[in-house]
Amino acid sequence: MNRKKVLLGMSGGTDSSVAAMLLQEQGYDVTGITFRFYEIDENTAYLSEAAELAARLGIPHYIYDARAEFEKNIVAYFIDEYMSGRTPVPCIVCNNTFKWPLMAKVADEQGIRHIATGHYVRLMEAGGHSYLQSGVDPDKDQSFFLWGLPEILIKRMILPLGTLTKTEVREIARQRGFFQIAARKDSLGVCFCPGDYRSFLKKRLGESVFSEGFYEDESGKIIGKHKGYPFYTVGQRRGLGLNLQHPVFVKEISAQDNRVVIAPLSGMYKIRMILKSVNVIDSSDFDGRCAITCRIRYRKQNTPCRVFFISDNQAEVRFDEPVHSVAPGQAAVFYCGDRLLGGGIIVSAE
Ligand SMILES: Nc1ncnc2c1ncn2[C@@H]1O[C@H](COP(=O)(O)OP(=O)(O)OP(=O)(O)O)[C@@H](O)[C@H]1O
Repeated sequence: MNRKKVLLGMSGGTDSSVAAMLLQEQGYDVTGITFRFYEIDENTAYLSEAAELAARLGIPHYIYDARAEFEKNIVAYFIDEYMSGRTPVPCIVCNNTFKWPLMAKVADEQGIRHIATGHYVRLMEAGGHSYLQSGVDPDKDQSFFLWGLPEILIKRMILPLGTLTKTEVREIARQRGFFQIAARKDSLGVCFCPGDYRSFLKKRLGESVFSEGFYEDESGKIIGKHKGYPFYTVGQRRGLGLNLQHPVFVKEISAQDNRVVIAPLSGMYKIRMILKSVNVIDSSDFDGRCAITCRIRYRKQNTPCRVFFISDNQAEVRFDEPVHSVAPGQAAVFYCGDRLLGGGIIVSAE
């Protein structure tokens, strides 16, 4: 029998390692690839961990050095966004414009049709189209990060972990005798900047790039000093260093004049927003046949909304109820139930 070939992204972590085991058991002819994206403190342990597992499973494994491209496409974007007063979404940009397209390119070069990862996301068919669907583990669902993938790529995907919980994934590794893999820590946050992004910016650009400025309230009244606009994000409440009688949030950031506007929660709500870089699987999903919801942060709830396309890649979203802390630069992701319909990047909100 001709076994189906699949290229699997192997990060050395629990998830993609278990994905390798499952794909092999499901009869796929697996090839592993590990990208070198960014190495904190020159730590390359993940490369040998991925290679060791591949050897143990008897699958070919490649290492692809993508550090220069990652720096140019993802790290530079991340820094630019903060320096422009916006809040970036590096994992989304990486998955949609970098990691998955790169995997597809490598797969094409090797004559491999299918591409797999250890993402907690499912695949589904509806109305003649292929969609992604939330993973069954609500704590691990990663569909939010993949809204920018074209259907042509989705059709090539295999996602062995979408129907599993993290606990089950660890158990699968244990049952097969891979105890270290089962116990590996979850990766936290942005891979190249797992801690505070402010220290990252200072380290990259130098302290002198940032200058203090003023906090203003909604009427333009100065109410204190801030440390430089890139160190704040819309919706931020903690760490403002303001001693006011009531809680306040960052409402607006202006890179041009180093201004940070703050407001009480009541001033933070928005009802409409404009998106760019919009990608949807089937625009007729937005014609009224689905109850559309929108999520504007990974860990935030979905809000019912209507979506109006302005052009191929621009849209206006009208929320059914006001939503607070809508940050330019962040993603807005559309669902119909747990079916991922698409998304876009927030340009502005009112
Ligand atoms: N450096 C890399 N090289 C190849 N594939 C990668 C790499 N980093 C991540 N991936 C793929 O993307 C998937 C999602 O990555 P992410 O970092 O979000 O997840 P994770 O839950 O930490 O996964 P893992 O436990 O496998 O590290 C991984 O399961 C893996 O298949």
